[in-house]
Parts: sequence; structure tokens; C-alpha cells
Amino acid sequence: MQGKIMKGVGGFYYIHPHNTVNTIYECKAKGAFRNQKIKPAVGDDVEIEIISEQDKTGNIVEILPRENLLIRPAVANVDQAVIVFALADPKPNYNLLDRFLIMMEQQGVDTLICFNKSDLVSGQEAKEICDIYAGAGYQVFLTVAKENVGVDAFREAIRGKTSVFAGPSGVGKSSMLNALHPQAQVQTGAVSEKIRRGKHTTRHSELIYIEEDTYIMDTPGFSSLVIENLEPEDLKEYFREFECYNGRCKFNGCVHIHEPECFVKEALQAGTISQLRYDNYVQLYDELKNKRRW
Ligand SMILES: Nc1nc2c(ncn2[C@@H]2O[C@H](COP(=O)(O)OP(=O)(O)OP(=O)(O)O)[C@@H](O)[C@H]2O)c(=O)[nH]1
Ligand SMILES: [Zn+2]
Repeated sequence: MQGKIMKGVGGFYYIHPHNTVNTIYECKAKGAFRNQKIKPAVGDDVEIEIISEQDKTGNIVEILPRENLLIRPAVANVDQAVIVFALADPKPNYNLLDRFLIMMEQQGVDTLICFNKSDLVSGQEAKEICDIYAGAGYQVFLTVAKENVGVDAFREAIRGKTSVFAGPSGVGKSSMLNALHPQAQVQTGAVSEKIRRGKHTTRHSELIYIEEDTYIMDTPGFSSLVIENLEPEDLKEYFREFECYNGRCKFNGCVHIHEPECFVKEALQAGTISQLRYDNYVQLYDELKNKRRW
């Protein structure tokens, strides 16, 4: 039988057979692949041998070929990431948002942005922020998760995919999950003792089955992110809206900060590139530069 690893804890892996609803098998990793230095990861599609149908136990006997394997967060076969940000309460930290976008881009994963709590700001303010990130080349969604506003369009964007769900604490990730999946309580009810995190347990990375071929990996909230393995000179490659200017500036290897005759700075003056994104770029560039000095 084939299924997906939803969670791994203490040597046990919890396998959801493809497109079933309430079934989870508790498995150990056995078999030939253990010698191949490949460790099962959440998100892996695996072949399992059932030990007991009644107890829902089995062994993983094969890890099927992976599409990818992310490091942060550790998960396999990810199609996209979704960052959920609140437009207010907590006050958005756009530098943190940009760090997340860079981190995902470094791992080759596309990110969708969900701006939640849009009821807490004016329509004008919400539009300005959406325009900045849509203008930077991202797909943007505006939602009020707790009132189900904007959720349908978002549901379409995750259908048939495995999405990593991330964001700072309190932005409404759980509310969004419940809106996407109103039967989650029912569905995870049976599964809960086995895999669902309780309110007070440590949060492990785990996948949540939404509907056919659609999974979300809920991740713990974060309040800071350190960009690693990136040279300051390469940072510009991770700002999508700079892409069309790279290589066109007067100076070879222009990093678009102090150089004259720089197309990115001209685009900034013209308002084509947003000041907010550019300021975050300069701040991150300085940070990477300082890090190298140590
Ligand atoms: N005004 C408003 N409040 C919302 C919205 N979505 C969620 N909330 C509220 O924001 C608070 C936090 O929501 P959660 O869904 O628990 O946030 P979370 O991101 O899962 O938080 P963590 O569990 O800390 O990661 C709750 O009180 C929600 O009712 C929204 O769209 N608008
Ligand atoms: Zn330049």
C-alpha cells in the first residue's frame, strides 16, 4: 500500500494512505532502504507493508522518489509555500516577510502570500500592500479567515498541491486551516490521539490532509529568520522585481546601492520598484556584508 508520511515522532512514522480520509497507520522504518542512508521525511510518499489492519500498524519498506527535500522546514515533496501575514495585530514586519521569501527562493520553492486580517485595516492600506508584493512578482491573497472572506480563491490556489504553511504567531494560520477545512475537527478527531498536536504539546512539523491530493504542512510560528548561505552580492537575485534590471546597470556586478547609473535605483525613483522592498534589500545586504566580516 502507498501513502504519505504525515508526521514522524520517536522512530514512528504516521502514514496516510493516498486519498483516504480517516486512516493513519503507525509504522516503523524497516527494509532495504535503511542501508541506503536515506531517512524518511515528513511528506515522503512511501510503500508500506501492513502488520495489523486492526491496530493500523505497519512497516515502511520503500521511500518513493522525491520531488525535493527542504531543509527549513524539513519536509519532502513540497509544491509551494504559503506565508500568512496579518495586516494588523500583530503589526506586520515586512522585513521578516522578505526573509521568508528569500529563504524559500533559495530552496527553489515558490511562495504565495496570504494577507489575513484585512478587516483590521482600510481598503486603501490593504491595496497598497497587495500592490507592492504583486508588483514584486508574487501571487497575493487578501483574506479574513475568521469570517471566511477570500478563502475560496485561496483554496483554489492550494488544490492538488502540498503547501508549507508558515507565518508569525497569531496571524491566523489556524483560523485559515479551519476555514479551508471546516470538517478538520471531525476528520482529525479520529486521528487526534495519534498525530494531531494537542494545545500544549511541542509542535512538530506535520502534514494535514485537506482534500484529494491536497496537503498543508503547518509549521510553528516564528518571529525571526536568519538568512544563511548567501553572499551579499547574490542577494539581488532573490528580489524578483530586480530581475529585469540585473546586468543592465553601468557597472558590472552592480548591487544597486551606491553605484551610479543604476537601473534599479532609477526604477525606485520612478516608483516601479517599491521603497519598502528596496529598503529591506539594503538592510539585508548590509547584514550579510557584516556577517562576512566576522
Ligand atoms: N480580525 C481578525 N481576526 C482574526 C482573523 N483571523 C484570525 N483572527 C484572530 O486572530 C487570533 C489568532 O488566530 P490563530 O488562527 O490562532 O493564529 P495562528 O497564526 O494560528 O497563531 P499561532 O497558533 O500562534 O501560530 C484569534 O483570536 C483569531 O480569532 C481575521 O481575519 N481577522
Ligand atoms: Zn544597479
